Amino acid sequence: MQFTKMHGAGNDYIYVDCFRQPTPADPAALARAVSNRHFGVGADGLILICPADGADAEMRMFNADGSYSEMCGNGIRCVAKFVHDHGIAVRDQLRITSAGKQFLLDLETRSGKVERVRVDMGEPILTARDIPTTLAGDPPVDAPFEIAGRTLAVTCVSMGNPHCVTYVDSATDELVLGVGPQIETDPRFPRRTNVEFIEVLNRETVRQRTWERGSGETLACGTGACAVCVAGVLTGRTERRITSKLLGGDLQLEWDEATNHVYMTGPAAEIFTGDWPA
Ligand SMILES: N[C@H](CCC[C@H](N)C(=O)O)C(=O)O
Repeated sequence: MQFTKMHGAGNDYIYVDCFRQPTPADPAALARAVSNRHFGVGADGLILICPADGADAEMRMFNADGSYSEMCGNGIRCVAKFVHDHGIAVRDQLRITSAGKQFLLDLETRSGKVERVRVDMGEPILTARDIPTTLAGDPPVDAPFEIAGRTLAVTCVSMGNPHCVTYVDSATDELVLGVGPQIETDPRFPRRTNVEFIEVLNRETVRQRTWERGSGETLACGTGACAVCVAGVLTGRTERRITSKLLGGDLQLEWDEATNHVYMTGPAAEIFTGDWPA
């Protein structure tokens, strides 16, 4: 099976072109195998690029533990790059679906290759039942959250996938790597959650570290950055247009007041292609 390794701001995935080869029979098992950074290729997960009715392609995203995710912000930018650069649909605006939702993407190219992508990520999901979380509030905003012997203030947002955002003075390893996995699997998140630890640098800039559901800490999380943009407005900490500075690079976010849509702009890069024994 041929694969392409790509990344968006360091959030790396193994991409499989299911236009030109069969769709893997067990993508969860394949995700676990190829993601392993010692016994496999090494990635944060697996993304299948599939034909879609009424859209240029469908994205099916699986975390490194094999769990399926409804959406992947860094991933969908790379899917658009692949679809354009590999000749599936050579236009500067594409429609990609994920979990039954359609997303509109605007591509910035240089020498015929996509370098940056602006994604209309749609409306944030703010009802607790749909995030989902058992915490009070639609959504919970700076809600007290007892965990690991401390009380955090959490703001919960879904971008199709669940996010738990907390603002800290310093996003330490103790918090991200120690508390992150405890929040990810806490029963107050019935479908687990991604966890964002945020340092506010000013009203237009944050520094973000993310413990991802199903993948652990990643160098960037696109849906997480969108959730952080929304949480910043809901908590009054940041403006509707921000830059999130992540370990792997910067993403630009905007929660547009008129449309209620969140827009994310960031890079997409192809690293190499290879063959994985079927
Ligand atoms: N771990 C996430 C999926 C990947 C999201 C992230 N890599 C992004 O760029 O949005 C989840 O299970 O919801």
